Amino acid sequence: MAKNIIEKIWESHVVHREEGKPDLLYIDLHLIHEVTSPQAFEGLRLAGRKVRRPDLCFATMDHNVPTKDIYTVNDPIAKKQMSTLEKNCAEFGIQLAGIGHPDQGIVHVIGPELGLTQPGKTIVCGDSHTSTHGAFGALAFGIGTSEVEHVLSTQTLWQNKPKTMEIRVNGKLGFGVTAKDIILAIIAKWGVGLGTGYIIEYTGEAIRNLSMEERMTICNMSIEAGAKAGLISPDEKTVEFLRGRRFAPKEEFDKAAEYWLSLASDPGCTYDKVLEIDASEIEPYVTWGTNPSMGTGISGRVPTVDDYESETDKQALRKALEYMGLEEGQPITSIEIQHVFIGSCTNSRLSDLRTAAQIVKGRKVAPGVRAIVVPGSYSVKKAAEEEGLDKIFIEAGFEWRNSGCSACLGMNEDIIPSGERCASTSNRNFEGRQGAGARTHLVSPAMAAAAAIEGRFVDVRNYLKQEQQA
Ligand SMILES: CC(C)[C@H](C(=O)O)[C@@H](O)C(=O)O
Ligand code: SF4
Repeated sequence: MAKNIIEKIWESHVVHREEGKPDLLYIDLHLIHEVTSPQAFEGLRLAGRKVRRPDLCFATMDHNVPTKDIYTVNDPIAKKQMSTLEKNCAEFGIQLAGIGHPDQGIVHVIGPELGLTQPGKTIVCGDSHTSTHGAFGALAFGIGTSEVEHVLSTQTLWQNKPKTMEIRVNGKLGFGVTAKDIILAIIAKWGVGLGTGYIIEYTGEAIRNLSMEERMTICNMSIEAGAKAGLISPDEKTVEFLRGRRFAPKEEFDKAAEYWLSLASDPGCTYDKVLEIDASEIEPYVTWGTNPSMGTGISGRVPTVDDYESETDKQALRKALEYMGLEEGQPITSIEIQHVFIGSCTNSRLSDLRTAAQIVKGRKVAPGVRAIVVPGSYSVKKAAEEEGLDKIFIEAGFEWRNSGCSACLGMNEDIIPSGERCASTSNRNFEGRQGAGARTHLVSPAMAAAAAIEGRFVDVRNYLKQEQQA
């Protein structure tokens, strides 16, 4: 019988199944960071347990890292979480890419980079954006701290089997439109609850045409669509991305590649639900509200209460606009920003930085705008510097930082001040996400770069056109 990739991976990982109980799944890779692991290790210690498979764990530091001066951690909680992770990894024999380590970076950036992330694996991490790894055809999802403890001690996890959903992105993306715009458009179209209870497989011509880095951007935000996980069937691009990576199979590579490709959803397979969207209709997106579905194309406007039927929706709009300091019906291009953040596990990989650099090259950040670029990993930073991208950003007036989560969330020194507005390439825009009272607009790296230059949102396609004519 034709099967989809979600069923194939799930079924091959069930180690125990019993009527009326969740399945017990085997976990192939456990990624760890400093925020959600301390209590899990403490639980093990109290119970006198060991880590069952330290060789299947990999830890890094990302959320708390001060990206300006990585060795000066002023916040006592951050300091404690980081030193605790060091101590735990040493005690339990887990590889750690800590501060200053060449493998350090945002956990969802380094997994694929090191080749730890591979098709067919079950991957967990105490972090909701673990869905990012699904870009490789892995079943990857976030877990809570008590589950982190369970996986540490048993290398298994109890899970109810979610339903399966296909989101087919048909046709070709228009000029200057990116993966970030696809996922923002999907969430705007069907809402933040669209994936609740499901694992999503993204399919279709537009998805096939994306690079692996762009596919990660899509899968990353599956959680913002409410899904348990999101993935993309492996193809030749997946195989080529992994070839030669440190933790990818070596002599056995071709055999592994053959297996990986066999995991792709079979022609004629079915899903519990199918949604379709036409890529050619998608514009560069900007969110105007306080959840990722509150967004529109750059040529659009902030909605008015009359655009909504229900009183609840009207009320949600009023509340969002009050927090965001926006007027009903305001054109998106009239929104002025004071901050630009290019970074996060959604958009901080080398191709994201290249795209942004192409736009800022030879231009200057608008007066009154503070713009920062935070590479997703030490190795992205190094690669970008080898290409001279750092110089392009610095000359334009951007700050060039070390890798970490940075301004994606208010957990380190990169906080957006209350009432100020940030064009951000990250994935969450709820109240207070980038700092108390901060106003976040989610955009692609290209749109963020153009906003930095103009001090307001503009259609980046006009920039790119000028670029091509020049
Ligand atoms: C700190 C961590 C638990 C959290 C998550 O799970 O997503 C963070 O990464 C985030 O993006 O909000
Ligand atoms: S970059 Fe942001 S979304 Fe990603 S793991 Fe860090 S805090 Fe979470």
